[in-house]
Amino acid sequence: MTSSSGREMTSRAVVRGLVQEYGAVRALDDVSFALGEGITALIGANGAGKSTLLTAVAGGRRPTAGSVEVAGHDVYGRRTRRPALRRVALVPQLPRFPSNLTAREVVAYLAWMRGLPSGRAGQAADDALERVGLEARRSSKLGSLSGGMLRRVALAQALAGEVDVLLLDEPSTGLDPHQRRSMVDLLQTLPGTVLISSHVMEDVADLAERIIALHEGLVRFDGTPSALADRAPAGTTEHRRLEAGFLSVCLEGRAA
Ligand SMILES: Nc1ncnc2c1ncn2[C@@H]1O[C@H](COP(=O)(O)OP(=O)(O)OP(=O)(O)O)[C@@H](O)[C@H]1O
Repeated sequence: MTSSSGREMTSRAVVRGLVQEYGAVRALDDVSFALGEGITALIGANGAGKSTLLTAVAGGRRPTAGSVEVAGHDVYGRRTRRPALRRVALVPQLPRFPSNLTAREVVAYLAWMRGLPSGRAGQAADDALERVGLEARRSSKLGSLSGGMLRRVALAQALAGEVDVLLLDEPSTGLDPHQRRSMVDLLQTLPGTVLISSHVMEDVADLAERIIALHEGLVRFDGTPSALADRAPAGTTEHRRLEAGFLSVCLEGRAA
C-alpha cells in the first residue's frame, strides 16, 4: 500500500449516489461517502447492503446508478477501470483460490496481475506472507489451508499488490477467539485506506476510527465510534453503548 501524507486531505475512495437494485429490491439507496487513510467499519444487520457496497467499490458489479472512484480513477469508466482495479482489493468472507497452487504462487501471481514487475513479485509475496504470519506455510498448497489461513492469503495478495484501498468482508466471522484476536491484531497494523464490514461490535470497537452504519440500503450514521455510542439511550451499560447506539440510529430512520 502506498503511504499518504494527509489523511484528511486525500480521499482514496469516493462513492457518489450509489444505487443498487436487484429486481424490486433496492439494496443500496443513494449511498455517498469518501474514505481517506485509516480504518472505517461498515456495520449493518443481515441484508443491510454491506456486501453489495463492498462489491461495488471493488469493481465487481456495476451499480444501477452512481459512481465509485479509487485513487482518482472511475472504477466503472472504460479507460479508467484498469488502473482503478489495480489499486483496490476485496478480501471476501470465503476466498476461493485454485487448491493445487501454493500460497506463494498465488500471492506472487496476483501481485504481478496488479502491475508489480515479475522480478519483484516473488519477494513481495514472501514479505506479505510473513506479515500475515504465514511464512511457514508459503509452500503449502492452498487446498491444505484452513478458512482463516485462506483469509490471510487473500490479505497477503492485497499487501503484496500495494493497493490503496483494502476492503474486508466480515474478516473475523468463523474464526475461533484466538484466531479472531490475531486477525484483529493484524488488521490494526494495516496502512492505507481500509473498509471493514462487520457484525462484531467488539471488532469495531477495537479497530475503527470511523463507523458507517447501513440500514436497508441507507447510510444511517457516519462518524466516530464515540459519537455512535453517544446515541445509545441513557443508562445503557458501558460495554453495550456502541451496539445500542447502532440500534437507535436504525430505529430513528434518518441520516446522522
Ligand atoms: N445477487 C443478488 N440478487 C438478488 N438480491 C440480492 C443479491 N445480492 C444481495 N441481494 C439482496 O440485497 C440486499 C442486501 O444484501 P447484502 O448481501 O448486500 O447485505 P449484507 O448487509 O451484506 O448482508 P449479510 O450481513 O447477511 O451478509 C438483501 O435484501 C439481499 O437479499
